Amino acid sequence: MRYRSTRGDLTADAPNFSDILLAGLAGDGGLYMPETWPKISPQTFRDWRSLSYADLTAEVISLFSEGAIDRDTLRDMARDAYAGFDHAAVAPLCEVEQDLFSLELFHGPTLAFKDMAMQMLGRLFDHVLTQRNQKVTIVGATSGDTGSAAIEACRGRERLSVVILHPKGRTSEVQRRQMTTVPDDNILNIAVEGDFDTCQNIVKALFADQPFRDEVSLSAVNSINWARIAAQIPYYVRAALALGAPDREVSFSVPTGNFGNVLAAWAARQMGLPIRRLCIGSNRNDILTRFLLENDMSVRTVEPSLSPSMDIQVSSNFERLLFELLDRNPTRCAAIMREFRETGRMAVPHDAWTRMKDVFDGMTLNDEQTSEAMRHFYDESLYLADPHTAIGLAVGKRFQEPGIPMIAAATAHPAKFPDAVFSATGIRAALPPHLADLFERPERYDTMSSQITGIQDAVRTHLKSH
Ligand SMILES: Cc1ncc(COP(=O)(O)O)c(C=O)c1O
Ligand SMILES: N[C@@H](CCOP(=O)(O)O)C(=O)O
Repeated sequence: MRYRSTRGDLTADAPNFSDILLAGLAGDGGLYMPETWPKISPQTFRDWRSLSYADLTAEVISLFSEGAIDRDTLRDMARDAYAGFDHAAVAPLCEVEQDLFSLELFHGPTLAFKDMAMQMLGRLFDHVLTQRNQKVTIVGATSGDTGSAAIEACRGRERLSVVILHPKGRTSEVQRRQMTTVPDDNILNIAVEGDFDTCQNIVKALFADQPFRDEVSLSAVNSINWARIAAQIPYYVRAALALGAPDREVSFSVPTGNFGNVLAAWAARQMGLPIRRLCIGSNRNDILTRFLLENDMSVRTVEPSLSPSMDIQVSSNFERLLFELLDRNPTRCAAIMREFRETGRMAVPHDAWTRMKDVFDGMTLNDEQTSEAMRHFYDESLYLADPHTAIGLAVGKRFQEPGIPMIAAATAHPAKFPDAVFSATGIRAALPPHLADLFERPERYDTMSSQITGIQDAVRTHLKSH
């Protein structure tokens, strides 16, 4: 399998899976995409029903890593990666209301769906870097969950230096402490004066600075890295198979911010999984639902909400879908993205917008509606949902169709957002034993402005320090 950028033609030296894992972002600023979509036959899907979650993950990723990492290696990694999850099914399904399912993706070490991919990514990095005898520096942006999942997956790994940028004061306290209390020397946390988009812009600016990129061997763990998306596809496959696919259609509802999670579901659909609808849930930072309803992709100021991990305006992975909707025309994709960067408004051609609406639905919940959703699912079904998950469930319920299972991605454990959950339901979710003393652990982080040169110096100093 070879990869290409959303902004450039397929080149003769097209990179493979290991290359794009380390590169993160394409040199032209575009995002890597597989050259073609692997297709999975209905019979293969049926055969996969009996596999464990880890073995299914190896099957799915091997379709993208062909020619770079073999299936047996992936199987060993996946078995190791998911052995530490606190549920035997890894990503269990829970029927909250009739035909409305919660796909629980928060049973990993940091209690959010990011662990599902990140636990694989840490091992993939180690494997490829050891093979190539290299080291890389990962700079990641987080609105709260990617950061701790990346830190947990990469801590103590000799070949990885990790710098995580989070928006100062805009994560929950549990989220911040999950990042800043990790003592390993290869980890640096920076609280940036700004919002998540500011942090994400810094990461993209660092990638655009080729000399700096080369100097520190820059890599990425955000969902701009295709390997993240690849490792998020298996849970959609697994959930759909459990509810009757490929012999029955299912729909998914996904609380959405950077558009990586729902893009993984869409990729599964491209590969042959019978997904009927993909429903996007937004909080008040609703650029994606505004786009779906009115073809209005215009950036507004990021507003804090009860679901801080989705406080995002620029959804990086939308570029991957746009590229497909433009029939993989990189010139048009690059031009639209350039205009978006310059004007804050994306002019998506009408036919591309219509094609997106053939598959996607979208709905926004403000904070009051999010609290109401948490209360509803607790009162009616005794299901304690965090604010992000509650948005997914509420949106799934809104778009349910008779006879079609609706599966909502439960993206975080309620204990990550204890105050929001308590004020909606009166229940205070407890942290699991391995995090029980989180509030007593010492924190360590720097606070910085968004000035690029300052961040670059901090990265250099961090590299020298370990
Ligand atoms: C708990 C939670 N829910 C939903 C999202 C949104 O997911 P995505 O950015 O992949 O759209 C995030 C952040 O990514 C998150 O951390
Ligand atoms: N919600 C995310 C934002 C980054 O998303 P990613 O999937 O691109 O890493 C977070 O919690 O950090």
